[in-house]
Amino acid sequence: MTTTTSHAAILRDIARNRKTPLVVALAALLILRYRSRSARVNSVLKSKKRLSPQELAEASQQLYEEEPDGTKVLLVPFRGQVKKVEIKETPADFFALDAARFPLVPPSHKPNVDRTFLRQLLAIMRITFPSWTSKEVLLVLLHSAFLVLRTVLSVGVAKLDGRIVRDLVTANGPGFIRGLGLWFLFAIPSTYTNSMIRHLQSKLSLRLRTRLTRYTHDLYLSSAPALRYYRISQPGGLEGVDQYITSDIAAFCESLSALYGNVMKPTLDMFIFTAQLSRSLGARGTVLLFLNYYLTARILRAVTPAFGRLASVEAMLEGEYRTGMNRIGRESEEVAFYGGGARERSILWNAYLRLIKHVNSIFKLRIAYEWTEDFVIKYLWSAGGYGLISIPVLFSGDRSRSRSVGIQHPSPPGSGVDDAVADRTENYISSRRLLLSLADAGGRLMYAYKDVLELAGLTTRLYALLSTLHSLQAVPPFVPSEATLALHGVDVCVPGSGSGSRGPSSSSSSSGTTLVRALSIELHAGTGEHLLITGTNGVGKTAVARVIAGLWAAAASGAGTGAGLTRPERGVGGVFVVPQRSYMVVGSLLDQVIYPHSYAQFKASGKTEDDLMDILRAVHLAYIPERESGWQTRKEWRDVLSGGEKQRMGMARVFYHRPKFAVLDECTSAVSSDVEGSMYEHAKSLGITLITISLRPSLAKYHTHLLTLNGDAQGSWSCTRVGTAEERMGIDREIVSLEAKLAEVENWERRVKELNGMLGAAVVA
Ligand SMILES: Nc1ncnc2c1ncn2[C@@H]1O[C@H](COP(=O)(O)OP(=O)(O)OP(=O)(O)O)[C@@H](O)[C@H]1O
Repeated sequence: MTTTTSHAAILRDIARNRKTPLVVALAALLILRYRSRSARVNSVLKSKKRLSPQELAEASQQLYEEEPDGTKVLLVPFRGQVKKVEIKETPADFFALDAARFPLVPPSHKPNVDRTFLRQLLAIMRITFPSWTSKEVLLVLLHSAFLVLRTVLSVGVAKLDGRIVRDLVTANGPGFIRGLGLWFLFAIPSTYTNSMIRHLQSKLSLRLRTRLTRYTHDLYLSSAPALRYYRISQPGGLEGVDQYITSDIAAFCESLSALYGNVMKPTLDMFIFTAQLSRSLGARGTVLLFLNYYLTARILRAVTPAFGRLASVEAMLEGEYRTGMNRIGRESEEVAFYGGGARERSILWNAYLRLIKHVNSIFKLRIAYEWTEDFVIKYLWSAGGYGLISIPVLFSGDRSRSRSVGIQHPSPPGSGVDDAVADRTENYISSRRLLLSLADAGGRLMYAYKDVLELAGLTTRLYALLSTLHSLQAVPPFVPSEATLALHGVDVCVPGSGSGSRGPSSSSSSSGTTLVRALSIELHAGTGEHLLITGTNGVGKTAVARVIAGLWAAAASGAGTGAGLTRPERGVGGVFVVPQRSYMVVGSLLDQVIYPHSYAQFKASGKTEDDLMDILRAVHLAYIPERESGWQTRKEWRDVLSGGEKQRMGMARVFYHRPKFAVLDECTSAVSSDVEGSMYEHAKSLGITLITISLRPSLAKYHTHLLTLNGDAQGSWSCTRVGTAEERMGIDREIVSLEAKLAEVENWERRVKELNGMLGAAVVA
């Protein structure tokens, strides 16, 4: 009877004080809804037919579909099917408005838990939680509901524990069996709650990562004029951006989502367990408990190392090591030709050792910290707990009662002493369990402080990436023109790191070395004008191409008005630049020709594979599709194609896009002269105006103007007319005939000698 009442009392108590049924019902509803939804998703996935490898390859090639409103639907192959992910275009002014939230922080700032950290975290959290109704907020709420539920269940379990031991002490068999039944009943929601908490935490971390990654990608891969992916790698920018965008974002999101659980759950536990305990401990005990918390916090704070800075340095060293590894992968052939394996190994080993030494030093610092933490929280707190529990027992004034603590022999029911012992035992077991849970919660909360410090380190790194990206300034705009490309009084300068700013914002300033001064050229599309830029190595030829492409600023020379760059837009029908180093994109053979177009844009352009074949014929690569088993073949083209083939592919792109102006930066240096000549002739026949950068004088015949950069301290230059096509051809013919005549010189000299010999013989005779 007593036991039945006590079980009912537990449930009543829990129900009255904690609204458990409400919470349990709510949680059950959420669980059921979640389970039925995942079951529905699974059944839909199973019911959908798996696509054939051919169809999947088609989807990989297609990449995305474009909706009429500009929204892109990404086609992601997943488990034998194609999942559609809608990507809304980021509004043009979005990042401009967001930049105000990311002012640059001085590089001297050390990560710590302070106002700067809070401000940075808040700025980043506005990206990860864009609105109160976003899915991320709902996930946090669901996560919180399960955290509360777990605490409520823990209190229930602690009380039940006490009741079960009480039944044992009083030898109450039926009550003990009922208690065990309830114990298993509690086990079901408790274990489920634990796994749900872990699941929701991982899910939240993944969603935060997706938000941040999408934001960073949009910002980083911004098109002209921002070109942040280019500017950030310039002097004064950030090194190892790949580490920031891949590892650091993932680590930050994991840390943030874990921290929420690690702080929220123990805090809640501390409140609820303290409230529960204070009932049996009384006012004096509760005050002592809080004193204990305060002292613990002070001790641990004193022994906590600067985990934030350590985490930030670790991420940086990790990035350096990763960049080194990437470099070997990217340039393995060059290293292999030089036989530089041993040298590269020592460079990499150096980077790795620096990382490992740092991680080791963190481990060492952790030993002292964790030792103190374990000692204080596990042993000191437990000893304190015993002391607190003993206060009401030992100092209640009733010594006879206190001596009777322990397992007693069963007494006749209704015996007052037996009931008192059972009560004390129950109280002791419940309180002890609560105290252990409290020690555990305290430990986790103290440990969470270390996590906060580490989060501060990761926040500093992520904030550095975002604020640097936001601070990069685009070059001043050019004057748009349909058919003219001109530079008027432009100084071509190497971007220096401007004063007062950490980012390479000085792309727009002329604080660096001036390579060419007051450069003026003007070309008109469709008039047959073509420019050859020449000069010795390092004189600034590519720099001129960078200015034309909008990578470097077209700084006005002096105070001249009207100075600057005039040109059409980049791309189809505008300006197209083929760089010195060949670039092969990841994807199919077809993707190599149409780059930077996507497959969808290729389809929309109305061109066909036959057209592409004609283009490959023009660059003497017609054999490639057959050799590589078709247009859809996907390979590491950088390694498959030879240097000359890669350069011809660059020219194929020019013929595919048919720009008005093509800037060709030594992009045919590895191509044989005959093929080079035919490609130039083909480009001209398509009406493309050529701006060629080359050291080969033989290319002069395809151009009308010659710009020579002198490479002197004054940055002087000269531009001369090469002559009309007929004149140039005439000169060419003359050169050929003179060369042929020169080749005959030896024969003539021999003949002269023969004749002299014959004459000499005749005279003697
Ligand atoms: N980002 C940079 N930072 C500092 N200096 C740079 C940068 N880019 C180029 N330079 C310097 O500017 C000068 C001109 O470079 P550019 O690439 O234009 O030479 P180039 O005339 O094309 O030479 P080459 O014929 O060898 O290709 C070089 O001395 C180079 O070192």
